[in-house]
Amino acid sequence: MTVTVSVSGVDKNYRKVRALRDVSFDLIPGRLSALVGHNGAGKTTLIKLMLGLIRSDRGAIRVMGQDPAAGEFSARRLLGYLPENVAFNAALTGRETLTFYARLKQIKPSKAWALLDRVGLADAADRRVGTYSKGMRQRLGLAQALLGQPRVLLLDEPTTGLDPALRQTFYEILNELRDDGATVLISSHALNELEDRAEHVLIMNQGRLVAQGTLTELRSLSQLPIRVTFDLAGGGNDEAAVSIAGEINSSPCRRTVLVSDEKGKMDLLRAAANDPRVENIEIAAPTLDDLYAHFLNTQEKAA
Ligand SMILES: Nc1ncnc2c1ncn2[C@@H]1O[C@H](COP(=O)(O)OP(=O)(O)OP(=O)(O)O)[C@@H](O)[C@H]1O
Repeated sequence: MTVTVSVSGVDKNYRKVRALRDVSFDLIPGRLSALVGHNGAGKTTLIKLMLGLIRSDRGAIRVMGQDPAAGEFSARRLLGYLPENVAFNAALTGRETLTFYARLKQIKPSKAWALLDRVGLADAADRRVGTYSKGMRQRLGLAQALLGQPRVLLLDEPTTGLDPALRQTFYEILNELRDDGATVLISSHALNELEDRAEHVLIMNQGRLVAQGTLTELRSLSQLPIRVTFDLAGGGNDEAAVSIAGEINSSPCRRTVLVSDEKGKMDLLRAAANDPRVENIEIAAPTLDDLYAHFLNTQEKAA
């Protein structure tokens, strides 16, 4: 498996603040990873390290095989970055802004302009950025991050303040890049938004990486139960349909059962499939919110 970004045993202190402690993970191409954590968990510090803007105190970071803090970091051209707070010169137009960033990246400006269309800013390209809405500025920020077809895209809180439609467009663009083999890392607090979108989740707390994996892996690691609810026909009776240990909430027509794993869930569903009284089944696996709370609690109890 190719690794595009590797973070290994990294510590970072800002004087007395221990911003990162022994953080290790890999990012791979064609995958959208989410970096989640409370304020101050260390997410931005990690992104700054990957960009080579700051140096770690311990451990190693490699981006496309190179050390981003080294003077000769030619892989920087393959990196795209959207900062948490995008600040552009209000007096420039969208096109002029992108031209400025294209020159910094040594890209022919006319090649960059197609990006304005890609992020839906073609009609506003020649308006001053000062007249842009927050969503339009974010789009321009994304266009800037996409300059030069980056192979690694680092996005810090990219969808904060975007309306649902814009957010959808934003993720569509990211998915295209991901499908094209880019490595995408999104730092965010918006867990519900990332739930169906991130293939890989990194959970940070107080400078430590407390868990990482796919949602399925995190569910399995957490051992949080899966909630299965049955709607039963005709009032039900004491000879409960699918009566299984772990039932937590019963009414004549509705029964909820907690199962500890996928196997338990499948056993239950097979039993239910043969029970004529079962009219409907709802399955609720632990959400990313549940998992996040679980891993944070577990770490804080252990500390
Ligand atoms: N330049 C700095 N000087 C001193 N402390 C800093 C500096 N930058 C970050 N910190 C501290 O390091 C810790 C991690 O900060 P960081 O910005 O990486 O967190 P974050 O997870 O990105 O937070 P947020 O979600 O609020 O953006 C925090 O305690 C923060 O106060």
